[in-house]
Amino acid sequence: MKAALTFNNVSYRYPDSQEMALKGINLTVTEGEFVGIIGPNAAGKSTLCRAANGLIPHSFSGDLEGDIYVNGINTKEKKPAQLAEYVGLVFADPEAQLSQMTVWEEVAFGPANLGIPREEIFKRVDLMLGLLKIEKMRDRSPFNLSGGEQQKVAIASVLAMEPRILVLDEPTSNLDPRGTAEVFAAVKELNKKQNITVIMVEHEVELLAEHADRIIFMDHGQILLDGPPGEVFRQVELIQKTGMNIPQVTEVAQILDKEYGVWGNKPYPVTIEELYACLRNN
Ligand SMILES: Nc1ncnc2c1ncn2[C@@H]1O[C@H](COP(=O)(O)OP(=O)(O)OP(=O)(O)O)[C@@H](O)[C@H]1O
Repeated sequence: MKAALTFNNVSYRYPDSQEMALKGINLTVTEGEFVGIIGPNAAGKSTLCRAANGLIPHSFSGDLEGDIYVNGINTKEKKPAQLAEYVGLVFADPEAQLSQMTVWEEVAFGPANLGIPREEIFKRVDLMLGLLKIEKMRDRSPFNLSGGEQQKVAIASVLAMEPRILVLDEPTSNLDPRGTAEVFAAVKELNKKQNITVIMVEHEVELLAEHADRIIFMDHGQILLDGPPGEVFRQVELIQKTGMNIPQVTEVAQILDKEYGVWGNKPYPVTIEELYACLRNN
């Protein structure tokens, strides 16, 4: 399977910083994967996102070692504006990403900057508004929308540049449960129906466990765990030691496992459906 994003032994230190923010990161994300990234504060999650779309090293100086490839292109060789055709980055604060008068203009802004012909821009904007289910808001000001709607506009704007990789850095941290559910549903659909590779930093572990194919757990600039949710969340002690939560279902599974040895070496369930299925078969 084709690699969408590769980190080859990547270490990075911000300018004027003593600490390395990333230490020896080796990572390959395959096309079409949905990867969730978790970890405590200062683990290096946002830094990893910035390195994935070329902001590091192009907009942040500092010391970068190793190489990052997006769609086979070394990020050192292209500016973030050019890399935006391959990888899109969405941040936590939806309002800070918006600048235009209407939702339509917001989504058209990126491709217009890339010099895409007018007809093609019209086609892309329609497609993206449809994909994110925000067609009805096309003439509204993006600043008068709910947080969840704004975040969907931000995602549509990034996708209008047709990247095959979407990196989201805590996209739901300013949203209420409904906005969070909307963003997760939209991202999941893009991943499953359009085969867009998703890398999502997220503290909502329950939702991440349910949607992601693979979870990466980072701490102190390193990847400590990397695997399917049921395997990564099995490492309850390691994750909880850093102050992080694991899905509640997984905590129940751990208690049952200690009492009755239900799971042996098998991955723990991470959703209620998985827990129910396991219990019914035992
Ligand atoms: N612009 C910057 N300049 C200098 N140091 C920075 C900068 N941004 C982050 N750092 C440092 O790099 C390390 C990793 O930070 P990063 O923001 O990547 O962590 P994070 O896992 O995203 O944390 P959080 O969950 O708190 O957002 C931290 O020690 C942080 O202080």
